[in-house]
Formats: sequence, C-alpha cells, structure tokens
Amino acid sequence: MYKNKISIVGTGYVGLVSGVCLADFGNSIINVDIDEEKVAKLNQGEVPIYEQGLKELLERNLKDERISFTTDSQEAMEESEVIFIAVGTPPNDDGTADISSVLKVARQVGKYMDGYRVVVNKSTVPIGTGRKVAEVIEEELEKRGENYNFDVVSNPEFLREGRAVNDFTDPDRVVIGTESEEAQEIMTEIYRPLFLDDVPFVFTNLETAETIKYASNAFLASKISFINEMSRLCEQVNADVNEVAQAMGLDSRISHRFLRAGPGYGGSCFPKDTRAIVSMAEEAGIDLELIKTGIQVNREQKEYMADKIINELGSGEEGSQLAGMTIGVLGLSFKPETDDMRESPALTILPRLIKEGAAIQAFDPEAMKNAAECLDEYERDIVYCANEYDVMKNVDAVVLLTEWNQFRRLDFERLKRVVNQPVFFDLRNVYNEKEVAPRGIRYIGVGRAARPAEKSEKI
Ligand SMILES: NC(=O)c1ccc[n+]([C@@H]2O[C@H](COP(=O)([O-])OP(=O)(O)OC[C@H]3O[C@@H](n4cnc5c(N)ncnc54)[C@H](O)[C@@H]3O)[C@@H](O)[C@H]2O)c1
Ligand SMILES: O=c1ccn([C@@H]2O[C@H](COP(=O)(O)OP(=O)(O)O[C@H]3O[C@H](CO)[C@@H](O)[C@H](O)[C@H]3O)[C@@H](O)[C@H]2O)c(=O)[nH]1
Repeated sequence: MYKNKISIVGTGYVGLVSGVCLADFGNSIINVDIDEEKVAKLNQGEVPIYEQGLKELLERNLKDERISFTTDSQEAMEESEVIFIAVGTPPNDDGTADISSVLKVARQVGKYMDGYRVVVNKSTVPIGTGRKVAEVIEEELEKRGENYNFDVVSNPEFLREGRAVNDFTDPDRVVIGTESEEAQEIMTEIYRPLFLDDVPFVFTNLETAETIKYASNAFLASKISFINEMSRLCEQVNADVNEVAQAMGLDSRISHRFLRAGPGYGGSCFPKDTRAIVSMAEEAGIDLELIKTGIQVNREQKEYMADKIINELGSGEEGSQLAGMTIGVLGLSFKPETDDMRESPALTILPRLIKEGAAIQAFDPEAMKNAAECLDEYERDIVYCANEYDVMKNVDAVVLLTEWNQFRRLDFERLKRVVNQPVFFDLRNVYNEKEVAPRGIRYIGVGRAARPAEKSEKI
C-alpha cells in the first residue's frame, strides 16, 4: 500500500478539490500555494470558492489531519514522493496557454527533490508540456550535479465548477498518461477507491492524455455551439430547439447532455481551451476549422442575445435604442452554482444594453461581488439588488441570464405586479411561452417557435 505524502501545488478549483478529495480517499496531502492569505484561511477551514460540499469535506480532513496547507514548497516537496501540479494556465493574448507557473513548479521540483519523484500534471497544459516539465527538472538536477530518478504523469482533470466534489469523487473516467509502470501503480494506489469502484481508468502515454483533455473540452464546446446555431434556425422556421435537442438526444449516439441552447458558453475552461487547441494545432501545421467555427459561433451567440433584447425593446435609434429603460437581470455567473464570472455572457450582454442607454438592475445568488469587479467601468449603470423580485421593480423587461434553481420557479403574478412592462427574456429556456404568455407576459426564449402573429405586436 502506498504510504508517503502527496504534495498538490495550487489551491484553486482543481488543486483544492483534488487535495480535499484525495485526502478523503485516505491519502496524506500537503496543499501548497503562493497565496499566504488563502493558505491561512484554508488551514482554518475557510473555503475561498463557492463549491457544494467542499467545506464539510475540508473540515473533516483537516480535523483528521489528512490535509494541511502551506506556502513552503521546499518542505512539501522534500516530504512527498508524489507532486501534483495544479496551478493556473491562463491564456496569453494570442490564445496560447501560459505555462510559466507549471514550469516554475517543475523547476522547484528539480531544486528540492532528494530521491525518486512522480510529478503529476493536473493543470490543463498544451500537448508536449509533460516532456518540457521533464526537461526542466533534468536541467535543475544537472545544475545540482544530482541524478535522481523521476517520472512525469499527465492526469488531466474533468471536474465542472459547481459540481466539482461530485465530479471528482464520481468521475466518468480517470486518465493517466505515463510510460512508467511504477508511476502507473502509484497513481492507481492514490485513486484506489475509484479503481475499486470500477471507474474506467485510461492508461496511455503523456501526449495522448494531454490531447484527451483538450479534445474533450473542444468537443463539448462545439456541441453547445452546434445547438446554439440550430436555435437560430429554429427561430426562423417555427421550430422549438428544446424539442429538437430532446429528440436528437434520444439517439444514444448523440445524447441530450450539453445540448441546451442558451447565451453561449463561458467559464474558465471552454473559451480558453478551445483557443489553445487551435493555436497548438496551427503550430503543428493543422487547421482545426470545426473548432474555430465553434468559437466564432459562441462569440456571435453572446452578441446575438444582446441583439435579441435590443431589437425587441429598441426605439430603432442606433446608440440610444434603450434610452430611459431599465432592464432587470437574473443571474450573472457563467452558469449556476458558481460565483465565477470568467467569460460569462453577462460580460458581453450587459455592456451592450448599457451602451444603448439602458439602466440595469441585477441579482445573482453568489456572483455579485465578482460581477461588480468585472463590470466596474459600468458601476453607475448597474444596481445590484437583494433578490430576484427587487430586480423586477419598475423594469421594462426581465432577462433570465443564468438558470439558478431559485429562478426556475418564479412567481409570475408577482413579476407582473411590480414591472413597468411585462416582457420576459428567457435566455436559458427554463420556461416556455405556453406557461408564461397566458399570464399577460410577453415571453421570448432562445430558438423557440415564433409567436403567432396576433401576439407578436409590441406592448
Ligand atoms: N476550474 C476548473 O473547473 C478546471 C477544471 C479542469 C481543469 N482545470 C485546469 O486546471 C488548472 C488550474 O485551474 P484552477 O481553476 O484551479 O485555477 P485557479 O486560478 O483557480 O488556481 C490556481 C492556484 O494556483 C496558485 N499558484 C499559481 N502559481 C503558483 C506557484 N508557482 N506555486 C504555488 N501555487 C501557485 C494560485 O495562487 C491559485 O491559488 C488550469 O490549467 C485549468 O485549465 C480547471
Ligand atoms: O448544454 C449546455 C451545457 C453547458 N452550457 C454552458 O457551457 C459553459 C460551461 O459549462 P460546464 O461545462 O458545466 O462548466 P465548466 O465548469 O466550465 O466545466 C467544463 O470545463 C472544465 C474545465 O476544463 C472541465 O473540466 C469540465 O469537464 C467541462 O464541463 C457554461 O457557460 C454553461 O452555461 C450550455 O450553454 N449548454
């Protein structure tokens, strides 16, 4: 049985969730970060991100002393035979992934290791990075005149924000890319509860594992762009995209998952990883046309949603279409159950509405602090409200932007009483025209059948 300590460098979504969950699997974890404040809070059991179930799991494993947090990477790396790299790989301006933090950690491994080490890349890194990590470690060892043995493993992470603990502890697969049998055995021990639970393990080489991560994200992102493009067609031909997606999904080769039309995908992964795979393919002389088009469709979809609102409500006067109007916005994060605003459709749609003269009243259960930071240049145009019904007060339209559970059962009678104009844009197709329109509220979804002519006049 594998007994040594494991270092996990990085305490973001991936590093922290991996650390806490692997501790819960019975491993002894040292979680390292350069952020002193974060480390101090984590040692007190405070979780800096909003993630279901994480706090309870952290508290339990801190109490049982299976996990600790530190800024001292040297001590952590000296004490651990296995070192996970889970630091950020943000996009450079040209779309390529910035792997400087990953290589920095690799350099530290080379500096501090004092025996055999398994270095596990959990960050999403360009194909070939595993080999670079090995080179950097070799360089450092050479400088020291040492010749310790080590293996590099690619172990990409597939968790979703908001469901991270669940995804980590009940994954569809675990991918382990390494040519070393010893490292493979150690990795299997670390994930032993999943291995025993018959979770599929994919053992492959470094490059294949790195490619699996990008290919998976690019496929899912393209699937969303596909249905979003279909939604535009549906609007023109009196079809309903929800029904189309549902029926398509009944074909098990297609599956209905990730086939929900909406305002476009956001978040820290799909936008960044699709751009990165396109860049790395270009470097390899390959033009990923399909993925490039998916990215373009997604960019357009966010604008298309803003156009939808402006065209429906606007005066026709370019630049001041929405002058004097107030629009209520429900949800700001890129998806429910997270406070993450990265690449959220709200960051495209709200500025467009404001530029056309609208004032915004908005509410999000978790993301308002982050939203206020991201949208600080529009500070004077956005009022952040206490709840969904305050958002609706005296507005000229309500826009459902993120499908938080509490927005899935709105009191439309109350909405009608407090709004100035009863217009409801449902950008996540949570409702449908049949249930909303009979209450005297104009309903506009995404890719839904065009309304009958007599109902389509503006109110
Ligand atoms: N967020 C997700 O849902 C998700 C899912 C799968 C994969 N990924 C990938 O995992 C990686 C990490 O993503 P994240 O969302 O956890 O990032 P994040 O930005 O939330 O966290 C990164 C953490 O690493 C720390 N850090 C940076 N440099 C460091 C260093 N040299 N030493 C120690 N700590 C350092 C930062 O302080 C930060 O706490 C990325 O490559 C990302 O693409 C993310
Ligand atoms: O049918 C769908 C499904 C998702 N989305 C949008 O797609 C984005 C991403 O959603 P989701 O995949 O749930 O969130 P992430 O946390 O970004 O997770 C993705 O990115 C992670 C980081 O790489 C991967 O680990 C996960 O497997 C992958 O799902 C969000 O804006 C969603 O609103 C849709 O519009 N329609």
